[in-house]
Amino acid sequence: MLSKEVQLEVNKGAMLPLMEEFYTIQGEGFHTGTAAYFIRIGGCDVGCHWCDVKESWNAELHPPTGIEQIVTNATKYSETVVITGGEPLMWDMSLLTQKLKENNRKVHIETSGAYPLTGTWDWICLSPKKNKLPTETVYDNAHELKVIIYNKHDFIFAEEQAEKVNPNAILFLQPEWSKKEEMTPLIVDYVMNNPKWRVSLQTHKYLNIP
Ligand SMILES: C[S@@+](CC[C@H](N)C(=O)[O-])C[C@H]1O[C@@H](n2cnc3c(N)ncnc32)[C@H](O)[C@@H]1O
Ligand SMILES: Nc1nc2[nH]cc(C(=O)O)c2c(=O)[nH]1
Ligand code: SF4
Ligand SMILES: [Mg+2]
Repeated sequence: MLSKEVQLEVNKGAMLPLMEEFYTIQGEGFHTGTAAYFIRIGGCDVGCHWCDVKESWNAELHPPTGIEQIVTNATKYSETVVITGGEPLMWDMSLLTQKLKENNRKVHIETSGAYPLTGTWDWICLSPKKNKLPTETVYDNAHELKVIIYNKHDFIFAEEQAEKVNPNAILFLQPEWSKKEEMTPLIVDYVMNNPKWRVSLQTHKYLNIP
């Protein structure tokens, strides 16, 4: 149990359950191959059975950390900061992103969109999930749509999501890691037949970096 004071700070987004931070190369999506400092915030209730960071789900396992400390660490490393999780939009992202912008960072988010959008973002990567569909605010503001392909039905889901996202969003299909041998060839064919889509791979996993 958090003390009342800490809980109040978390509620307003002045403290956040920090799981890990690391400087690496963005492995996925539009900004693949570019250096970025990742901040992983704990807590997610979406429950994707193939999630590659299940350790993030229980927010209580990750210590509430002041955003000043998070920003101080981040600004030592990189012009670009990626906020991920867990599901970062479970928390109020306004103060954290405001502070990062005051420090002249480019601020990106990786989100399922399952909660309403908070914060000021230079880039929003929406990766929608069937279990808990995105909110309108995230569909309307996403810069990229990155749909995970675990089975053939996911191509239908991807087209449904492309209908809902704003028309400027760049569209990506990314194989679920454990099914990549089976799904990557299907994605390649799909993109050649439907060139509004692009392929996204989890390149950091091939590079053996975080
Ligand atoms: C771990 S999630 C955290 C951010 C947010 N909860 C979300 O799902 O967008 C970061 C990205 O990894 C993707 N991802 C998670 N597990 C994956 C897996 N096994 N294979 C491929 N992509 C995966 C998610 O879809 C998302 O785009
Ligand atoms: N290198 C690297 N790129 C990533 N892009 C999105 C990631 C995430 O987990 O949100 C991720 C990650 O965990 N590592
Ligand atoms: S929404 Fe993101 S963090 Fe949550 S279970 Fe799904 S992939 Fe994992
Ligand atoms: Mg990851």
